[in-house]
Amino acid sequence: MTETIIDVDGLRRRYGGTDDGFEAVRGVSFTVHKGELFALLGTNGAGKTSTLEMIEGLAPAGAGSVAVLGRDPYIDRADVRPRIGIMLQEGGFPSDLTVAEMAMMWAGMMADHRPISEALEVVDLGSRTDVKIRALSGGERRRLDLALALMGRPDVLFLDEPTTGLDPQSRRAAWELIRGLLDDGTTIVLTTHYLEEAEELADRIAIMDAGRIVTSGTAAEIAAAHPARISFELDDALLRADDGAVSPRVQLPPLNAQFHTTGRRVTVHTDEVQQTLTDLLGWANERGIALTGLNVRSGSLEQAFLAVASGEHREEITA
Ligand SMILES: Nc1ncnc2c1ncn2[C@@H]1O[C@H](COP(=O)(O)OP(=O)(O)OP(=O)(O)O)[C@@H](O)[C@H]1O
Repeated sequence: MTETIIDVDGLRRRYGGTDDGFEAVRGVSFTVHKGELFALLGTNGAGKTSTLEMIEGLAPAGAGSVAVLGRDPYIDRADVRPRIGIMLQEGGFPSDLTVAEMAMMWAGMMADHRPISEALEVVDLGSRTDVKIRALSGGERRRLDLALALMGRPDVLFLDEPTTGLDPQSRRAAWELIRGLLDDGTTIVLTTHYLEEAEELADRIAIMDAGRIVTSGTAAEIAAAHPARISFELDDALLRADDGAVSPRVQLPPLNAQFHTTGRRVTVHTDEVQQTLTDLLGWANERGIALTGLNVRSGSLEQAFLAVASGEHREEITA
């Protein structure tokens, strides 16, 4: 069994008073194992940062428990802090300092740290040491944030939207860097708004909404829980317009699936993609019907995310 590095159980956090306040985190539980990358996804305001801050020891847990490396990150801060690295959404460093000055100042606060040149090399800033922070590009600033988070050779790294604002090439370079850290055994918790980033990097993913984890698992598990989508267009002769709304003139096969029509395009959602496709093609072939623009998409992380974001599950919770 792999070592558990982070254990979060029934975590809650409220801003403001009991009566007039707002509960941003409402009972979040998950574990992260050694060397794993765990991605926390969610809509804006879902509670990701509020959750991360409790795990990072920056805020106390309102209720529930959190253990990082077997300790309470808030109460045992002095023990836990040197072993974790935090890359915040906004580093907010003094813009008059050079890259090297900033790195030296940061390292000066640590009992043990990497050589400064090594930390800057890892993020490919070795040639930018004398440049003032204000003159760095957005991507370079994010890399400096990462170099500082890595300075103490952390066992656990928290990356809060590490590639926001980066161009696709810089984003991929950051992914390579993160993969290298995972190969070295670092355990990583990542928040991101880029689903592709989570798919590329995460061993496991949790999707949050309104303070709760709504779904979790590997990207493939989360996607598989969503129906596949088959879509095609019907010829005008097979469509009728009633009061401006277009619907098929033909009886579509009883595929044990849900149909939706938007204009000429018919979309079928199904959990049994192979059987549904076989039925549909058989039906079309028998009648000589052309299924124009036939498209099959299996369930995706994006669909799962959009389903969470739509808030359907909130009714189930309150019901
Ligand atoms: N200091 C605060 N006081 C009051 N409410 C807050 C405070 N910080 C956050 N919130 C609220 O708590 C909720 C969760 O915020 P949080 O920043 O944790 O979400 P998030 O998932 O990280 O969002 P984003 O993706 O936009 O960064 C939001 O409704 C936010 O407005």
